[in-house]
Amino acid sequence: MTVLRHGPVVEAISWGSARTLATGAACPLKPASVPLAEALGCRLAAPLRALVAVPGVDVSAMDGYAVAGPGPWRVVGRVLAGGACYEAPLRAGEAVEIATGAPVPAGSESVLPYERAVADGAWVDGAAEPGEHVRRRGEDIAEGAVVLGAGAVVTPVALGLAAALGHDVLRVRPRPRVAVLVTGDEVVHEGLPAPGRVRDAIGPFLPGLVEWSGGRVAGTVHLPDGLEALRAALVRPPDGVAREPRAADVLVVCGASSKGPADHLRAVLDDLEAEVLIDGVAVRPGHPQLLARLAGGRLVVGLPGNPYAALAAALTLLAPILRELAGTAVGKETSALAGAVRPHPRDTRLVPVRRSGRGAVPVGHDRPGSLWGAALADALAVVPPAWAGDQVELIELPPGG
Ligand SMILES: Nc1nc2c(c(=O)[nH]1)N[C@H]1C(S)=C(S)[C@@H](COP(=O)(O)OP(=O)(O)OC[C@H]3O[C@@H](n4cnc5c(N)ncnc54)[C@H](O)[C@@H]3O)O[C@H]1N2
Ligand code: MOO
Repeated sequence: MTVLRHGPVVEAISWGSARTLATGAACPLKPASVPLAEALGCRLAAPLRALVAVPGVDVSAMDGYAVAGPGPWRVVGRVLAGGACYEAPLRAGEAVEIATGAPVPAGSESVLPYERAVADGAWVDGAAEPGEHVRRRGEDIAEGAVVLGAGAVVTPVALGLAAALGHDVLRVRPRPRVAVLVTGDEVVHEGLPAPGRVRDAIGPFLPGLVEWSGGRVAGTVHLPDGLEALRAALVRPPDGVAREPRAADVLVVCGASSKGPADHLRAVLDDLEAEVLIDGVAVRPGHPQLLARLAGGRLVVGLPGNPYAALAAALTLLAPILRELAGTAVGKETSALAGAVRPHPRDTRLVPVRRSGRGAVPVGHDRPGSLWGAALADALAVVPPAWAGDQVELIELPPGG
């Protein structure tokens, strides 16, 4: 519950200024070498080079016979993929039975596929074109070649390529780590909500949103209302969230951002002598959002407790911060609005929409306490104060939203 408490009136900054300030508050993280699986979605901090040639040696492109000279050929050996190589050079009139991908013996001129081979005991014959079906060393990728430049995003395919080229770790801008603190005595984490008991709807959407913005949730803890618990968690995020020094680059506090007796975030930040960069944004929903920097440099993002307001705030402050830290900034998208929207006289409105050929269609169901509209939508339309134009900015929602 939030009750009115009198205090100095702080002017909320505009939505656009809040985004600019949030982006400016984050410095891209230093490059790090991370295991392949952790590099997915990161940006390469150095060019990706081929540590080996592809293929590494001359190999067969077909199952059949590696042959030298004109046929018929006497079959002198057998090389299976992964099996021992045929070490002796192949002489004219000789053949080695060979599997696709297996190294061809030195002296091989071509590979005769099984389909074109006529085998007779120790002999084989058929029409083999010189050079056919042999993949020469470095034919696909030369050793040392730059295959992806610095700054390229590590896609699933890039991971496969990196593995093929012998990499176990990649030099990337690492994913910023986020520790989530969900506050509220009334907030429960399983089962049915009940009078005075509300299911946490923010903790479950943050990992996907954070991942999609280039970060990773290092851990989520649930805190009771109370100044001390919040203070302790901000000073030293609880075990499981932050054991290593760089375990959390950003702390996200859910709830506790408004003006009620249980809303301690400001008091705790004051107490910790944090630098409050943003205290309230002129946006609906999501007005009571907050950005601060702790003495050690960690950023704290305060999200309102109402779930749709929290989503709006996460997309306003958290997502741009994570993109900046990870170096994965995205371009601006604009669209016409295909439906009536009532602008607010002073605040920006974030309206859930679905993109269509006609423009962005408002989907409704956009009350601050409900994620229904946002779950139907694929973007939020940014409707400026007193807007009367045609085009609006769209901020994308994580796919599947
Ligand atoms: N006097 C004022 N009261 C309020 C103001 C204001 O400016 N002055 N702003 C209102 C707005 S706008 C919002 S949004 C909320 C934000 O409040 P808090 O961030 O302090 O959050 P709570 O008061 O704890 O909770 C608000 C609401 O959300 C529910 N909640 C909290 N956490 C969760 C969660 N993890 N998952 C789902 N729902 C959650 C909570 O039960 C309350 O119903 O303040 C207004 N009041
Ligand atoms: O931040 Mo609040 O109720 O505007 O949604």
